[in-house]
Amino acid sequence: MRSERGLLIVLSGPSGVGKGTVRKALFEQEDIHLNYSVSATTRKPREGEVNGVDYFFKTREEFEEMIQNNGLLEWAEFVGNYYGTPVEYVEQTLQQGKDVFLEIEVQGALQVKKAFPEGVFIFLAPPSLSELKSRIVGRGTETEEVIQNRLTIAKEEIDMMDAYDYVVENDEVALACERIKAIVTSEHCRRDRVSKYYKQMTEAE
Ligand SMILES: Nc1ncnc2c1ncn2[C@@H]1O[C@H](COP(=O)(O)OP(=O)(O)OP(=O)(O)O)[C@@H](O)[C@H]1O
Ligand SMILES: Nc1nc2c(ncn2[C@@H]2O[C@H](COP(=O)(O)O)[C@@H](O)[C@H]2O)c(=O)[nH]1
Repeated sequence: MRSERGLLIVLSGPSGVGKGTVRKALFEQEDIHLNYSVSATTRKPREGEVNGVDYFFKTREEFEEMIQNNGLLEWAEFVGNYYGTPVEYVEQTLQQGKDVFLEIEVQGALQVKKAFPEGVFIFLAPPSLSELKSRIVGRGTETEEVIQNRLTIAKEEIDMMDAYDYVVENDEVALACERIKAIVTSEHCRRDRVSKYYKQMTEAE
């Protein structure tokens, strides 16, 4: 028996740890069905990024309007740009009993935890800080200054690891995917058991 609302799964962790890479690998697997919540941002698109697929690219004015209209479940300013989760997609999809997957930074994840304590919060951790640096440098998308800023924030974010339900190391993409799949499967089982038990109790009244 499945609980009626879908699961909200939040993958978070420092810039460059591999959240996007792991998420893409996870979404290619056939035995797990998650719905990705596309974020809004004021960051300029990187080469190859598509509006509406990777992000909804917005001006600062447009983004601030979304904030004013309560259109965002959470939002944060990260290294000079706004990032936020459009609330409508998340609510509608969960309501349809489907799982929603957010890939967001730590300030935003903590806001979601307040609004949705029943969500599943996963911190993706790097094998080491030097590996994190070599990944973000190796990606080749950021200037030296932005890399330094992101690495400074990364240390603060790693200190927040304790606030999450799970910590998954991203040593190898395939292994990190398997770990996340195991978490999602076990969370479904746990919730189904609780929901079944609750129904039995209330029907017996
Ligand atoms: N397990 C891994 N081993 C080695 N390299 C990896 C691994 N996972 C990701 N990478 C590489 O690290 C770089 C950063 O990955 P990615 O862009 O997915 O990180 P991210 O956490 O989504 O970053 P951001 O938060 O800045 O968007 C990429 O070049 C990617 O190919
Ligand atoms: N709080 C939020 N953070 C988000 C959201 N979408 C993405 N992000 C995170 O921002 C940083 C930088 O992203 P980049 O694409 O510029 O490298 C990274 O940690 C993303 O996960 C969001 O909606 N809210």
